[in-house]
Amino acid sequence: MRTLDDLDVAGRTVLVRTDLNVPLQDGKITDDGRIRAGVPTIGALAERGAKVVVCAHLGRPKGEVKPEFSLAPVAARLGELLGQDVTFATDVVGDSARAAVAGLVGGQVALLENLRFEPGETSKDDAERGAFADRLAALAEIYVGDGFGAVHRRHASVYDVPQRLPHAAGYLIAAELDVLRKLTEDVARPYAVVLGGSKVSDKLGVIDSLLGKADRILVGGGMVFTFLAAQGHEVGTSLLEKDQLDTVRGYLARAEESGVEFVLPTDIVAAAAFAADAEHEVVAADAIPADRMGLDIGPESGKLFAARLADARTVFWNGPMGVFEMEPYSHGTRAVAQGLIDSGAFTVVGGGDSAAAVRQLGFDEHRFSHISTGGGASLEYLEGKTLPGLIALED
Ligand SMILES: Nc1ncnc2c1ncn2[C@@H]1O[C@H](COP(=O)(O)OP(=O)(O)OP(=O)(O)O)[C@@H](O)[C@H]1O
Ligand SMILES: O=C(O)[C@H](O)COP(=O)(O)O
Repeated sequence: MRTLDDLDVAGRTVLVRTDLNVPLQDGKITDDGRIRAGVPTIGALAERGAKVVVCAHLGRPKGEVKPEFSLAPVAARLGELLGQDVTFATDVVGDSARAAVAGLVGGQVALLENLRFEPGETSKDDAERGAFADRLAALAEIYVGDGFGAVHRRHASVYDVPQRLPHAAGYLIAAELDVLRKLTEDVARPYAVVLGGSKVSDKLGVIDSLLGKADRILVGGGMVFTFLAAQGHEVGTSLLEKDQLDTVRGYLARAEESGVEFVLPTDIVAAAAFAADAEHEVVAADAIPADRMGLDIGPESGKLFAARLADARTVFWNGPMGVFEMEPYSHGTRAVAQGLIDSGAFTVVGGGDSAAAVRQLGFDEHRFSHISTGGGASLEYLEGKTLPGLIALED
């Protein structure tokens, strides 16, 4: 894989795919970690005289223009971090984008509107995706892939565009791979993996391969309810992947056969609604009332998880233990973050919201060995899967 140091970029138009998928609340960025992580590559290209065209996605607007998913606030923050104006194009490959690119001189930066406003970006149809990739590639002469958090997506800007332009990997991708590679080689054991978050259908499958790699799998967050339901328990109105119950039963059985320890919460914070001020209480994990939703692991589980991390030598964590954005449901995530720190293990926290959670809950990032911008991307890398965004960057 070439890196951007191998490219001659002065005066040339360089399209950079970055992962700027940051959490927003009421239009305000609540954690700018992913923007900061993109700055070294964007800044270096600008410094070397490239006309830098940044592209990225935000959320899942599903091919429609939805103002609440606009990258406009991100353009402003990117400009502050770079210390220079960032021209914002109000479309992806239309008149505004073409004008923004045409107006750049060497050293200047533009950001295109959310790639996922275009149906071609995420289309499963190769021809539709390819047609959009043609239009995106036409904006630039060179492509730099730096959106590590999205390399597991076979999307036009990640997979198809680099096949149409001379390309290289940015500094973030190189740095992430340097650390994550260590988790695929000689891991110090016990190796514990903590899974949570809300992208349950996306991420349950990772357990299949983790059963052959990890010594312990701790499950919290929205992922836990499919496990509790698989064990025959009521989960109320909590997140549930009904069609995965048999798969999960299979995981539990295989874990028992192979000596991998599954750690599931013993208590849950169950709320009357998805709201910070909703009535809520701690209930036993096998006694969630039918009209309640589980929004955090309970205090006993927080202690249990920390105890099962205490003697680990390697820990990978993706997915908050609860809806940490709301204070009453943030305690499980806090307990696990503290558990990682206290373990003294080699600790990697991966994922947009997971990284945001540790920062927002006041933890010093430096107390973890690595904070990765990739959640699903890191998991798929650890699974040993072929990642479209990495394959496409190979020569
Ligand atoms: N019990 C729960 N019910 C509903 N949502 C939950 C629950 N527990 C955690 N969450 C939510 O999960 C979200 C994060 O999940 P997600 O899988 O996106 O993690 P991530 O670290 O951002 O990884 P990635 O980078 O792959 O997106 C948070 O916004 C949090 O509120
Ligand atoms: O948040 C992430 O993990 C990346 O930005 C990818 O987002 P996605 O899961 O919506 O593809």
